[in-house]
Amino acid sequence: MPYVCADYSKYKFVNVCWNSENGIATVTLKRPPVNSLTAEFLRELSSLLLDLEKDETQGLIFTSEFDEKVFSAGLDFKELYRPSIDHAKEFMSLLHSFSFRLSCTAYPTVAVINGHAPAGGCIIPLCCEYRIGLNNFNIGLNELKFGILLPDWLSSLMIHTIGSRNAEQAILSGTLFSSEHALRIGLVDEIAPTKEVALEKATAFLNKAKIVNRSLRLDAKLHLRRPILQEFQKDIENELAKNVSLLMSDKVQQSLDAHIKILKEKRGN
Ligand SMILES: CCCC/C=C/CC(=O)SCCNC(=O)CCNC(=O)[C@H](O)C(C)(C)COP(=O)(O)OP(=O)(O)OC[C@H]1O[C@@H](n2cnc3c(N)ncnc32)[C@H](O)[C@@H]1OP(=O)(O)O
Repeated sequence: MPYVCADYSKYKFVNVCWNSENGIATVTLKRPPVNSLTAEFLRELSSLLLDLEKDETQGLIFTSEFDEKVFSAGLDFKELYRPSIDHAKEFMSLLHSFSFRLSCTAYPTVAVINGHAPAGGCIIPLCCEYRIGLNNFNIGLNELKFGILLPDWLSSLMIHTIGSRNAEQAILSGTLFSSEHALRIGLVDEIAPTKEVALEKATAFLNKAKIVNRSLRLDAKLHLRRPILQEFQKDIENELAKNVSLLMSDKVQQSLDAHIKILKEKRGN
C-alpha cells in the first residue's frame, strides 16, 4: 500500500482524503463560490497531481464541495477580464499543462460531477477516464457562445469522449446538456441518485482498474489517448499564442464583460 509522504494540508483550494486501505485519493474542489479556475487554482491542481503521482496513488476521484450546485463554473471570468498579456500567457500555459498532466496520469481517474460543469468546468471531467453525474445539472462545452474557439486539445478530448459526430453537434451548437442527455451521448458514463452512491460507483470503477498491471495499463492508456496527447503536444507555442490573442481580443473581452454583468444582475449587485 502506498505510503503518504506529501503534505496535502498545504493546499488551499482542495481537500484531499486518502483511503489508506485502497490507496484512493478523493479530491474535493473547494474554491468558493463556484470552483472557477484561476491561475493560482490551476497551479495548485498541477502540483497536486505530481504529489499524488509520487505517493503512488491507486486512483483519483474529483468532486466538488458545492454539492448539488456546481462542480466548476469554468474559467474565472473576473481573472480573464482585461488581464495583462503576461497573465493571459501564464493562465493559458497553466490550463494547458494541467489538462495534459491529468489526461495522462498513471493512476485511473474519475470525476463525480455533483453540480453544473459549463465550458471550462467540463475540462476536469473530460480529462478523467470516467464520469459519474448527479441529476439536475448542466454540462458541456459552450465556449462558442462566448466567442471562444476551443483549443484543439479540448475538442479532441470531447471527440474522444462522445465521438466525432456528437462532438461536432455539441461544440458547434454550444449546447449545455442536462444529466439525462449527457448520459445518452456518453458525456457521462453513469448517473447516480446521490453523491454517496456516485462515490461508491467511482470506487468500484477504480477497483476494477487495480486488477490490471499498473505499467501495462499506463502504456495502454497512453496508446488509446494518443490522438489527444498529440493535440496537446502539437505546436505548443503557436497554439498558446493563438489562445492568448483570442482571449485578449475585443470580441472575447466584450463577451466576458457582458457575462460578468449578467451574473451581477442575477445577484442584484
Ligand atoms: C482557451 C480556453 C478554453 C476553454 C474556455 C473556457 C471558457 C470558460 O470557461 S468561460 C466560463 C464559463 N462559465 C459559465 O458560463 C458559468 C457562469 N456561471 C453560472 O452559470 C452560474 O454562476 C453557476 C451555474 C455556475 C452557479 O449558479 P449559482 O446560482 O449557484 O451562483 P451565481 O449566483 O450565479 O454565482 C455565484 C458567484 O459566483 C460567481 N461566478 C459564477 N461563475 C463564475 C465564473 N466563471 N468566474 C468567476 N466567477 C463566477 C458569480 O459572479 C457570483 O459571484 P458574487 O457572489 O461575487 O456575485
